[in-house]
Amino acid sequence: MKQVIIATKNAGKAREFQALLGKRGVEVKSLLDFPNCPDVEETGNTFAENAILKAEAMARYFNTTVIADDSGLSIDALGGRPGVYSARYAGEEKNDQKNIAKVLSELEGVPFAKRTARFHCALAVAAPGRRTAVVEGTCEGYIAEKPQGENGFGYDPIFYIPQKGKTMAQLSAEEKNQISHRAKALEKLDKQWDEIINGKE
Ligand SMILES: O=P(O)(O)OP(=O)(O)OP(=O)(O)OC[C@H]1O[C@@H](n2cnc3c(O)ncnc32)[C@H](O)[C@@H]1O
Ligand SMILES: [Mg+2]
Repeated sequence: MKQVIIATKNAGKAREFQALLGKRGVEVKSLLDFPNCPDVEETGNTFAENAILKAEAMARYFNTTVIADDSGLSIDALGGRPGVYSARYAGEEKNDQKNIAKVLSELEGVPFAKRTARFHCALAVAAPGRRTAVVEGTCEGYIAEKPQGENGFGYDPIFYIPQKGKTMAQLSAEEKNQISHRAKALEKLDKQWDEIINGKE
């Protein structure tokens, strides 16, 4: 089976890539399969910059094609925060519960209609000796008043999708993978897929 490395240490993301790329006949390895690989500092100002940093560092490390995902939540009433700081919004430990609690407390008293937000995903494809490609995808919704649902990861329990009448964490994995920012970004790589895999050796 064709194989690709996704430069993430986030188990939730890795699971989604396994499902999304499995459908396309591609087997996914994540950095969780390589416990000794170095950490890459996310010093960029945009999702795209951070995705490029992670993908290029890992393409050099593995000397092969690597895809990285930098993603997060932008909330209009908070001027776009947590944005690129989504993972460490409540501190360096990257605690999903604390991040959610911080967002909910900052939005206290903000009415539903003004709680608009979007998930954003930037994917960078890097390979030794090739120009790095970037694609992006978004998913629109509202920040709920309280967490609901057990599926997904990160901010999913507070991300309400009006068309579904549910939070992202109340959707099944298959339902999330039809509408998510990650799915939308990946669709944009579909025309390049053969090239991505074949540029791998
Ligand atoms: O950098 P890697 O190793 O990939 O893992 P990470 O968890 O640090 O990932 P990011 O730097 O991209 O930060 C993404 C943040 O946004 C959140 N996030 C990203 N995609 C999400 C999704 O589909 N659902 C809910 N939260 C998401 C996630 O929980 C993190 O807090
Ligand atoms: Mg990260």
